[in-house]
Amino acid sequence: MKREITFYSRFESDILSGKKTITIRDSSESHFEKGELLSVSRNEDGQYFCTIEVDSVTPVLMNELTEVHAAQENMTLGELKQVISEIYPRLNELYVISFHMR
Ligand SMILES: CC(=O)Nc1ccn([C@H]2C[C@H](O)[C@@H](CO)O2)c(=O)n1
Repeated sequence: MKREITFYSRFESDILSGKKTITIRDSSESHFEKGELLSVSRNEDGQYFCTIEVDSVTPVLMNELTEVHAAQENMTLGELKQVISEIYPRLNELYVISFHMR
């Protein structure tokens, strides 16, 4: 059975257009596997909006995030760090989930 991942609705259009190709999560969402298909829905209302395939899951520390990660999120590095620190306050150990649309 397909596992699920949610995204805040403000990221939906970036995912559907292919501008956002990674998401950075905490350890609770680090157990996805390469090749796994995930059903993607909106965090706010649970509405399904696409399926993605996981390309990789890679540990990263907050201070290791670069402009490359930010570009893959379709953000500046400052915006990315701000978003992550709001979602995961004071968390240093993160995971980059790389994906593409199916
Ligand atoms: C439940 C939960 O954690 N939901 C999340 C977490 C992260 N995101 C987005 C925000 C940024 O674009 C990246 C990096 O964290 O992933 C999200 O949409 N929903």
